[in-house]
Amino acid sequence: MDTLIEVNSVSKVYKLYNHPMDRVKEVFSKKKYHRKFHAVDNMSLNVKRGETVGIIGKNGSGKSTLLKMITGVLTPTSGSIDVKGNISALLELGAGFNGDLSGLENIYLNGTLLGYSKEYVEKSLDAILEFADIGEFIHQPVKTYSSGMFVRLAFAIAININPEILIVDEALSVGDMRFQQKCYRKIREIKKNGTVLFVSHDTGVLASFCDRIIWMDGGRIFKEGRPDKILDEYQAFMSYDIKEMQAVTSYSAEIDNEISGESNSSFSNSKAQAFGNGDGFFQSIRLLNYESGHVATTVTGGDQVLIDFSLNIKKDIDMPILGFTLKDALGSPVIVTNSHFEKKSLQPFKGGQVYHFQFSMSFPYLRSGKYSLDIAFANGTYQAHEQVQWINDALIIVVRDPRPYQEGRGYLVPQGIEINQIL
Ligand SMILES: Nc1ncnc2c1ncn2[C@@H]1O[C@H](COP(=O)(O)OP(=O)(O)OP(=O)(O)O)[C@@H](O)[C@H]1O
Repeated sequence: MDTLIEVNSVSKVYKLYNHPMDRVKEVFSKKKYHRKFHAVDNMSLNVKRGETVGIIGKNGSGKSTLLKMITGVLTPTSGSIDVKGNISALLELGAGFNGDLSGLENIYLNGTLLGYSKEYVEKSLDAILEFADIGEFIHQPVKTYSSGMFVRLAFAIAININPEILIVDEALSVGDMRFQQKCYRKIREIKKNGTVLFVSHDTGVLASFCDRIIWMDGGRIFKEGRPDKILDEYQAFMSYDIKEMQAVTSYSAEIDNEISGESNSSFSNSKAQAFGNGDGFFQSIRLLNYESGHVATTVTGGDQVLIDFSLNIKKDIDMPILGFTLKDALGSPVIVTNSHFEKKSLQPFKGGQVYHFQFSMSFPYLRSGKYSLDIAFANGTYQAHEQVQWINDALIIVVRDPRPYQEGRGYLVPQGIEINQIL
């Protein structure tokens, strides 16, 4: 596979001044009035054809700066960037639009700004108009557009020009759901022959789209790898700051032993990663077949199952909330629930006690494969709580689907369907 984007030891350094006058003072004196700030700090990255790479990171971690350097909007302070193929970027939506011109005129203007000839834009025009689907508004000045219409047009241009490299920075979140779905389908098409770089804070979207996730922090690559792994860690990280996260990682070793020691479930995952405030922990977690009471080795849609777990409480927990998330192989949630959603209020837990609980449910109809279960308990209200313990991938669950279902994640089984022949 050929490499379409090559980023070699790239940095973007800004000079920061405490006062605007300092910049002027510096020109006239030998004294330095600035300090250097690395928005992107010595980053290297290769993206191959056919790859979709997601970039995550907290605000200010350097994501947009990196993308702007890849698209050529910003020049690196040092290092080099080699891009093979035409780029279409949705960085600042409609950045190239002229408000006084009509949508149609802007299509040509934008196409030219993206480096395409008038003839090329003409060939893509029907596809762009159909995709944008803003009807007669295409003849109106874009300054009269609603933000949704703006997004539709900008996206329609960027996507239908058939770029080899598509760069999307958060822009998609603006459009309505049907339009988003349409964009995702098109992005999947582009992905077949090209490369997509995706910046988003929506981990669900990243999980279902990306082959690889790059997690940026302080202008550098903090972590990189498979979406399921990195996104789980990122979500845990975003709930806590780095200091706590580190404390928690060393704490998790202890928890792993607790889990694998207690449980005879073949699903117990010794690589589970946990975090929390230490006021209590899961002592055992098993998936049981409701009828037999035995550990379920594989499950099928419609099976009655129990998520059976015990909690070892260290300190009083006044307002416990229990919850779990079932995720597919890419880390996208399939079921998310907790005692708050299920309208079950729990009695306070006393420190020094062990509590035993079961979630009982009919297992959903999912495609065959491996799924994982995050489990958690917290103290507080749904809106304001502290995580006592959250375990990522506490159980790995193997699903066998007897139906030859090919597409999507799974299906809902309709209730009460009858088949009646009328004639
Ligand atoms: N022109 C500039 N001068 C000085 N600092 C800048 C400039 N542009 C960006 N920065 C700083 O560089 C850092 C990285 O910014 P960047 O916009 O790339 O972050 P980001 O990860 O895209 O953030 P967000 O998620 O909020 O969009 C930030 O601290 C920002 O304040």
